[in-house]
Amino acid sequence: MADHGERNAVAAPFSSLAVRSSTEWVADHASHVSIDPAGIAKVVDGLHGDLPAVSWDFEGIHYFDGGPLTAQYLLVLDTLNFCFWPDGDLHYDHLAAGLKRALQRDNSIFDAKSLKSFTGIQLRELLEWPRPLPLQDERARLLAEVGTELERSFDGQAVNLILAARGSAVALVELVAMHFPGFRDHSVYKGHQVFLYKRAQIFVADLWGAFKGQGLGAFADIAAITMFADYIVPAVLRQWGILNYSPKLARIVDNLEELSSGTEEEIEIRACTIAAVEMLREKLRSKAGKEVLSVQVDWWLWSSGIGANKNLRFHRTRTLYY
Ligand SMILES: Nc1nc2c(c(CN[C@H]3C=C[C@H](O)[C@@H]3O)cn2[C@@H]2O[C@H](COP(=O)(O)O)[C@@H](O)[C@H]2O)c(=O)[nH]1
Repeated sequence: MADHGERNAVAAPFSSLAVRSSTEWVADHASHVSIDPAGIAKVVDGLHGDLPAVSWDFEGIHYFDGGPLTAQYLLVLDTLNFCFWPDGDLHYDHLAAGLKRALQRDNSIFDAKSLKSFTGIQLRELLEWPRPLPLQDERARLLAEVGTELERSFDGQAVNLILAARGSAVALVELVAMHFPGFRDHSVYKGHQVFLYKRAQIFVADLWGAFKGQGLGAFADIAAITMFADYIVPAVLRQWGILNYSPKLARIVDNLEELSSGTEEEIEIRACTIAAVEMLREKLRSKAGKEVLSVQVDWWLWSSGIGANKNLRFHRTRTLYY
């Protein structure tokens, strides 16, 4: 693994640095989604004092024991952290809490060799979900991919993957994207490759949040991580007047119609969300006169979206990336 101190000028192949530049390019060429700087200014002006601090595990739903098993849990969690919406009752907290209960029942359940043999039905039973999970068999396939590669390259342990990044968030995103194809969240937009890397980046942020920036969560370059392009935050930004959709796209989203993965509209929603949050972060930083992390802005926006916000209209894409 090249020493990242010698990183060449061009972003490394899987670099999360390419997330910012490639999503900015989309925002500059978008035709279905636009970012409203006046909307950003209004939100920033409406904030009195610091950004509301959202603690990582504010709902107390995650497994945490301060050691390698927590790293294994978080890698499994973020391998499965996508596409809950087809089942209106299923949400992220069911996944986080379900995996925690399973680990408390059997602390070897997420060993690499057991990850390799999960079936979709076994995953559903493990989470005690009353019906098939959305994309259930894909979820099992992704677990097998992680188990196989952990065994082949990291002696079966997520902690070895994390240690290989030597305290760099960017290096860990690159390692995750390099070793696990299911995390390689990218698209081709008007002939340009666009990197979103939602689950690879949220894995780093979850480590940083769970371990409070210490030990396995210590990342000197955590500021390099962008927000996580999911389906809740875009809807919050649109509700707050920061993102605007074309009439055609607005009709699709407001009528709860599905939007296919890889369409210009889907890529523009995700890329403009990342670009808008970077602009919002910049405004917050200059107003506060101190560093503001995209991760912190993300958790604030996301927790604002999942609350009692029942009229939140998010886009519906059937995908394993977010
Ligand atoms: N941008 C962003 N997206 C996030 C999260 C999280 C959870 N993060 C934990 C870490 C810190 C927080 O305090 C949380 O405890 C899940 N998601 C995404 O949302 C969607 C699920 O929505 P719903 O169906 O309503 O549960 C789905 O795409 C899921 O991948 C986040 O933080 N940021």
